[in-house]
Amino acid sequence: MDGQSSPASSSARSKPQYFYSESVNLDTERSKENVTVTVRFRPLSPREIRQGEEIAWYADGETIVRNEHNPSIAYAYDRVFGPTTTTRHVYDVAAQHVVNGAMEGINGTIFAYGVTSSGKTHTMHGDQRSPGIIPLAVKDAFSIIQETPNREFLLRVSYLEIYNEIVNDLLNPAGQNLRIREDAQDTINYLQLHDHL
Ligand SMILES: Nc1ncnc2c1ncn2[C@@H]1O[C@H](COP(=O)(O)OP(=O)(O)OP(=O)(O)O)[C@@H](O)[C@H]1O
Repeated sequence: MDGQSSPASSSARSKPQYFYSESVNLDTERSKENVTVTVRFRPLSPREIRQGEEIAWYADGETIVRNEHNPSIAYAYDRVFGPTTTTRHVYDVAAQHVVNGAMEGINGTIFAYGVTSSGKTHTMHGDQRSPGIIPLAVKDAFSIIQETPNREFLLRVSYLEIYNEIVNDLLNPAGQNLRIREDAQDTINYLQLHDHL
């Protein structure tokens, strides 16, 4: 996720996932990828409009981010959502299949990345009017459990904050500054927070 003033691809630190080229069939290439990168633009806030901020990057179609001032500078992603897209739509297109996969036993991660105020909380948490990816995923997980009475499910939930390299458990006030260790028994080496388990 990212704000329109600073798409992930424009930062000097994070290289673009794919540089757009008319001659390459990116759809075919991307379908083989296990990791997909999606960009969501948020609209300018009223304060940004008052301050005369301008949009520097925009969504050109469903996969391209293009520079407003120099349209020949463009980056391609797996999916790009413009500022009028709803969180529900972002979820349906970019996240729901990960939830469905997880319910079938395929590990998956959905995470939001972006500069401050780019819309991570809005997208992941949301509010009553526009629930985010997390509540939508939990709702789907419970629906799938309900629709599959012949299988037993174990659902575990952690809610963690990583801030300035410090990991805190948001569900357990005692679980602050947790250490992260690798679980050697897990073949895919997932990171587990042992301190509170
Ligand atoms: N798609 C959107 N449509 C409308 N408003 C949005 C959208 N995305 C974000 N906003 C608004 O922009 C502001 C900043 O968004 P948000 O708090 O989600 O950013 P953040 O990335 O979580 O920031 P931080 O890293 O500082 O916590 C909020 O007021 C939020 O309501």
